[in-house]
Amino acid sequence: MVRFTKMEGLGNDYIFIDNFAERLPEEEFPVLARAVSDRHFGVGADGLIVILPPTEPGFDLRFRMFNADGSEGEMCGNGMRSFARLAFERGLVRKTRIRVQTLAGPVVPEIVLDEAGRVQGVRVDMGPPRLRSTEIPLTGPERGPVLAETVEAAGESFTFAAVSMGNPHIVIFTDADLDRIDLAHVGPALEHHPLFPQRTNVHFVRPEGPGELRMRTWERGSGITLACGTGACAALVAASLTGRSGRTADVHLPGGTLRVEWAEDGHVYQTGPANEVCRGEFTRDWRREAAARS
Ligand SMILES: N[C@H](CCC[C@H](N)C(=O)O)C(=O)O
Repeated sequence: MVRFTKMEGLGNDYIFIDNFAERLPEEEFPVLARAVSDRHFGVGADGLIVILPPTEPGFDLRFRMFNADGSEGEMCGNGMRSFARLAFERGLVRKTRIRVQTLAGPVVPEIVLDEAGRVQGVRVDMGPPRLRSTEIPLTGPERGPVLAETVEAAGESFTFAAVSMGNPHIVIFTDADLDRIDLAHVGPALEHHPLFPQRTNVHFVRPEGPGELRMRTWERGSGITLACGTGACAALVAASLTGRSGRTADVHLPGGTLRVEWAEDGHVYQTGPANEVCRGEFTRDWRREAAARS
């Protein structure tokens, strides 16, 4: 039995495990992520996020995130807002500015409280974007920033910008109606394209003014999601570098709107909601079932 809390940020929903309490061996997380994320045979979510003690000095907590297919993502922007709110409200930290150790490097969420001391939202310092081809990563000669490269996939040609927020993103700008894009078809073809040796998250973005972007996402390892925080940060950076937006924008995703700014300190900040959905106990015999499948 594993105790969990389900949280969502702009409809990007994750199952959270407090590993201070559950003390699960870390090698079990990919199998558990697949089991709990399944929307019919599990709890249902875009993935699993684990709250852990840091392994390096100077951090309050460590963050690990696993997609619905069990693959590990280096960072998760919507998930980090939920992570911070949960850690604060459960007393795992007693401050509103939290230094978190992640595979993408240090990330610093700040809880925003209202005058009654209730959590209004979370503003996250996501660190700097990475723009060299080797940092995304992309195959081929070291180059960058990659702002308008073309790739053939699903019988079509796509021109993309590539930005890493510690995890890989391609941003495809379009004036088309985003709802008419066959994401379920083109998404996986791009995610698994050999140009992306670590696969990639895929975003179609329609600029709607100097401070307005609209986007839809196919996530590496999770498929279509209602929002992608790191993706929204990547989209803002790409839009700013290509003159399609300023350095601050409201990014409109199917699950809601995220405020993103690429500040003068070179870091990207995203601000938005994070909400608890439910708490429960995962009682399925997931270890035996996984062993039987292998
Ligand atoms: N939903 C997450 C992104 C997860 C990215 C993950 N799919 C990956 O493998 O990088 C976010 O809000 O940033």
